[in-house]
Formats: sequence, structure tokens, C-alpha cells
Amino acid sequence: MKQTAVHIEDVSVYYDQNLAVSRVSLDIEEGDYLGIIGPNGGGKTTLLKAILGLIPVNSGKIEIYGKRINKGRKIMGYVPQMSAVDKRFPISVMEVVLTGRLKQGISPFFSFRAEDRKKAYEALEKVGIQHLADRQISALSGGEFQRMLIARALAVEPRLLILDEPTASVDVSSRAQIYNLLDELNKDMTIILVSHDLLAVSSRVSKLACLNEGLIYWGNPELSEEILTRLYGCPVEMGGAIH
Ligand SMILES: Nc1ncnc2c1ncn2[C@@H]1O[C@H](COP(=O)(O)OP(=O)(O)OP(=O)(O)O)[C@@H](O)[C@H]1O
Repeated sequence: MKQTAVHIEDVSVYYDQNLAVSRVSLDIEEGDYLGIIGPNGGGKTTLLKAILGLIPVNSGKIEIYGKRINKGRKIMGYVPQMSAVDKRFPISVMEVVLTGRLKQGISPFFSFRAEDRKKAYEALEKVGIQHLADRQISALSGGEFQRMLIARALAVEPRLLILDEPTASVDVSSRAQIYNLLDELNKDMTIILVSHDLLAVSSRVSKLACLNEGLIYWGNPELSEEILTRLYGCPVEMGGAIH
């Protein structure tokens, strides 16, 4: 039997008095490729952050490979929304990817080991931008920037890769490259992907969760008109991305 990678049980998250995620329960099995879709403000990023242990849950519990979150965190790689990252920061691609190798409790005179540099370079090779290792991040295209963020998450050597809209702000060919890369990575790791790209998500993922505060649907990636209407509160075309 497959191991449960993420166990989410009756989880609710509030920001002050405002409910963002309401009583969500779902299990993600080892090797799954879960897509999470839903309207703006539907709680997708909040749920990802709760899985990562970046924000506390107000009720319910989350376990990563059978353990409470803090212990599981080292096995998760996170690709945040690109808009959450300052592109103007004067730092090279390699330096960003190396931050994925940082351990907690480092000293002020910390320096990366040769092993860290090797792993970071391998992560860049995996996403196909090793030739950009020394480039400043301000000089990257949208697609290259996204792949750098994925490389940073891979440098953690995660069992679980969590991505928040990795195809936002990239062109059609970069989008296809990123989806192909995720298909490849899914051979070795469990993936959770938040996306507004309904067609791509429903054709690539192995499980689908539809979130609008509460879980509207969870199961095989078969999107019906009825589910989409309930999710977005209006009739929706499958054709493209929804923002
Ligand atoms: N740091 C915060 N403080 C207060 N409220 C927040 C905070 N972050 C998110 N929220 C609110 O929580 C709700 C869920 O937001 P969240 O970002 O999780 O949604 P989302 O589904 O990821 O949206 P989007 O598709 O637009 O990225 C929204 O109403 C949002 O305004």
C-alpha cells in the first residue's frame, strides 16, 4: 500500500476573524500529483502555507509522512508565487538556488560546502538553466525565473514539491516546458501544484482538489461543468487560465 505523504484532517485557517480555509480534509499519497484550483482568494496559498508549516492552523491537523509539520519540513521544497519574490534583488541565480541548501541555526560565518554547490548545480541542470548560474536574477525572463525557483526547491532534495502558480507570467512555450519538467519530476517525488490553468491541470495531474474556502471537489481529475459552476459561482469555459 502507498504511504500517505500529506494527511489533512478537518483543517480551518483564519486571518484574525476572517475564515480563509474551512474544514478541509484530504490525503495525498506518495507519488501523487495533486492539482489545486479555485477562485482568487479561495484559500489555495493559505492551504499550501499551512502544509509547509509557515502559518498555524486554527483547528484540525496536518501530518507530513505521519509526523507533525515541523519535523517534516526538511523534506518539502516550495516554489512560491513569483510575485512574492523581489526580482530586483542583486543576487545571482546560483546564489538563489544555494539558499535552498541553508540549514536552520547557521552561524554568521557560515559558508556553503562543495557538496551544497554540487547539489545546487545539479538542480539547475535538472531544470535546464545551468548556463545561467552566474547571471543576476534581474536579467532573467519570466520562464527562466520560474525554473530558477523550481531549482531552488529541488536543491532541498525534497520528497514533496509544492508549487504556487509556477506558470503564471510565462509564455506558452515556457509553460509547456514547466509542465513537462513537472511530469518528469513526478517520477521521483510527490507534487502539489496550485494553478489557474484549468485545462493543463486537469490533463496532467493525477488528483484534483477544488477549493473555495471549503473543498468543493476532491478526486480524479475530471472537471464537470457542474463542479466548475459551484467552484467559481458562475459557468466557466475549460479553455484557458482563470484569474
Ligand atoms: N496575510 C494575510 N492576512 C490577512 N488575510 C489574508 C492574508 N493572506 C491571505 N488572506 C486572505 O485569505 C483569503 C485566502 O487567500 P489566499 O491567498 O490563500 O487565496 P488564493 O486562493 O491563493 O488566491 P489567489 O488565487 O488570488 O492567489 C483571502 O480572502 C485573502 O484576502
